[in-house]
Amino acid sequence: MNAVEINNLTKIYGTNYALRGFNLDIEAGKVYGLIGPNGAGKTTAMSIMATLLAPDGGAVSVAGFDVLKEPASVRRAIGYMPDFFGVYDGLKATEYLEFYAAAYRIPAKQRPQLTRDLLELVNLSEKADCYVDLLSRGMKQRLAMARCLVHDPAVLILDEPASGLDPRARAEMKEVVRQLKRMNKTVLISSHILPELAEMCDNITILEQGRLVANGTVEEVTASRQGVRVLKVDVTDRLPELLDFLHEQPNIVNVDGDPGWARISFAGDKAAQGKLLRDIMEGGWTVLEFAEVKGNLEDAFMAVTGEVG
Ligand SMILES: Nc1ncnc2c1ncn2[C@@H]1O[C@H](COP(=O)(O)OP(=O)(O)OP(=O)(O)O)[C@@H](O)[C@H]1O
Repeated sequence: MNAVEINNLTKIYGTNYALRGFNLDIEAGKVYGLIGPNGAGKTTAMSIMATLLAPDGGAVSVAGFDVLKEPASVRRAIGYMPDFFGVYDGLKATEYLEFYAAAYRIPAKQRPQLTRDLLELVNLSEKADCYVDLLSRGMKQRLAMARCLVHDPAVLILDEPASGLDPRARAEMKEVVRQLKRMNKTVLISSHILPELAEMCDNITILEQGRLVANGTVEEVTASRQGVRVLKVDVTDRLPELLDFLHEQPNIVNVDGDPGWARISFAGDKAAQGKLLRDIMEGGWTVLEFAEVKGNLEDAFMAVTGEVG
């Protein structure tokens, strides 16, 4: 069964298409990663799923309920964590969760135990009496996840829950997501931190300019590069000129520069690859390394998104 079904979803701001015919089915009980560059439409898609924004075309159902026709049922079925955390002056962690439990009409006598369970789930039991505004960013993010769970929703929609977190806080966040999966929740999680998503997601969806450009397991998305290989070129000097030169060459899907070396998404065959190396050397660059980079999710992302537009 699909927990979420998105069909031909379109959202237009003025003349700008934030989503243009986006399709995605999310299987119940799975963790889905939604990846895309800034402005791809991730937040827009998640806001529509959360019934906070109306689509301009297409249909979305969550837990079998239509977001336009049955928004109250959708809201009961989802926990939505936006990409910002509000200000809660003078509220302790426990009070914060009890407040939301009351908002969801959880009976008063059940709230203390529920709050304790949720704080334990997100590993914040020790912070129960701390003021929310004094918690670290990572702790606030985990508290926000606990808040999403007060009404025991089947589907969690988490918009960039790991943004701005240090590696340790990200690891703790990942552990909470794993725990949600063990609880058989369906999770949709957006992020720019690609390798991290690869570890915790059953499925990766890449969104670019409001369209789905890749969807499947990490392996499938990596393989869907359709003959696009990632090459690393390390040169002694004149890297900016090399990047300009590469942009002009055939079979180049995308070029990306790091200090000292270039990364190329290359669609040509081995002979074309050999010619490219020769042309670089004939252009006067001293090449220290010219090699294919083993595919990973980040490379797939660079290659796939480079093909659009
Ligand atoms: N309220 C709005 N009014 C006008 N344009 C908007 C509005 N919200 C989003 N957009 C535009 O819609 C497009 C998609 O934005 P969205 O925030 O959904 O992308 P995103 O993938 O979440 O980006 P980011 O990773 O930067 O958060 C962008 O071009 C953005 O400028």
